[in-house]
Amino acid sequence: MAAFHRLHHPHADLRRLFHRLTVASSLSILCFSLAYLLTGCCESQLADGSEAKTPARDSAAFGSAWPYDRNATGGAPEGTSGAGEGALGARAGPEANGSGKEWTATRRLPQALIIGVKKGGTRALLEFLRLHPDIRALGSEPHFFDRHYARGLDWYRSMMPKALDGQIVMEKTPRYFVTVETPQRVHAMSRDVKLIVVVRDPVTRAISDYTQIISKTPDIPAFESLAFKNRTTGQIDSLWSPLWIGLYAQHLERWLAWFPRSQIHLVSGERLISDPAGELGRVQDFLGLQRIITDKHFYFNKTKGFPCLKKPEGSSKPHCLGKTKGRTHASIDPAVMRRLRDFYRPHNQRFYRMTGQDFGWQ
Ligand SMILES: Nc1ncnc2c1ncn2[C@@H]1O[C@H](COP(=O)(O)OS(=O)(=O)O)[C@@H](OP(=O)(O)O)[C@H]1O
Repeated sequence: MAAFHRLHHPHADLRRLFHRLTVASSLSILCFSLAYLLTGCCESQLADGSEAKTPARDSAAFGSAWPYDRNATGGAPEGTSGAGEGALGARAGPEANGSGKEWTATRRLPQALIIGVKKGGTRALLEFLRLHPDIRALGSEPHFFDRHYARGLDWYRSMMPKALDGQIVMEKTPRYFVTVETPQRVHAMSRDVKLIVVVRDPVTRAISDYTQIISKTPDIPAFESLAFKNRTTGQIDSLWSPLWIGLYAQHLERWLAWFPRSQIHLVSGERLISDPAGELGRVQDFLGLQRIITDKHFYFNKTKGFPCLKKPEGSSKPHCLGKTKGRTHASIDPAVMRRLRDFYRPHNQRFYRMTGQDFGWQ
């Protein structure tokens, strides 16, 4: 009778089936949401964990931390160019930017790069730019496009500081400018990336470079014997790295094969010292940012002989770049200087024509 009853009440069966289906789907939605939440938690815990594990050697490299470090990765590494390996493993450090919106920030590939030149003033530019609330910059030099390209873009992205929508992510590696394969690689990452090059009189730049080399390896030969192939004939060794880097036109040509001139901004290393606010104003324009960094952020430190950052509100002292920036240069025979100026003159003229800018180097 009961079976008969079930057989003859198909609606009751359907209702039961529907009820079971509803319970089952609610349960699977619940399980799915739980799994999703748990995965999310683990991911953020992992990210936080690796942030916290910034290697001690990186912290040490960040010897002279700057004020305004809201945007920093723990401070500026000094003299990482060339060596550069100090950048490895360096993470973005504190994410706090005072906005209280860190949880919405993400790691993104850079939209702007300071690609050179070594000893041009790249550290000063990066540290000054970090004052801008719309810039998030990696403090160390990642050397991705020249040394660590095989690690892939995910690795590169993971090195970047977290940024909010609308903030510009950037890094500086001065060696990019002179590495042959870099323009193509940067283009493969983004054809819209904005490129900044700080250029400085190539003779002064070469001596600055040599001064750094000799500070690390005091036994190297004198500048003069490395700069010339033949001192008697005055034949310059343009393949010697400190001189070769200064052949700006030659290096820029490679970048112009991949990027339009409008996407490359040149900063005068000399004006970055004599008028930092003016140079910074032009860089902010180029990046499409409001001019927030102005002359009120700088003062000229007579002892150091360079512009430094003023005391930020509520912070301790004014800050200058570290000891490796603004060093006393090795003294070079004036006749050698003249010969070097003659050597660079045509290259500089070509560079001025290519860029439409006269940097006034003698
Ligand atoms: N504000 C300020 N303070 C100190 N130094 C300044 C500043 N602005 C520009 N410079 C010049 O920057 C030169 C070092 O350039 P880089 O930072 O590009 O060097 S590196 O490639 O990262 O090693 C460094 O070169 P040297 O003077 O030869 O040490 C400085 O001349």
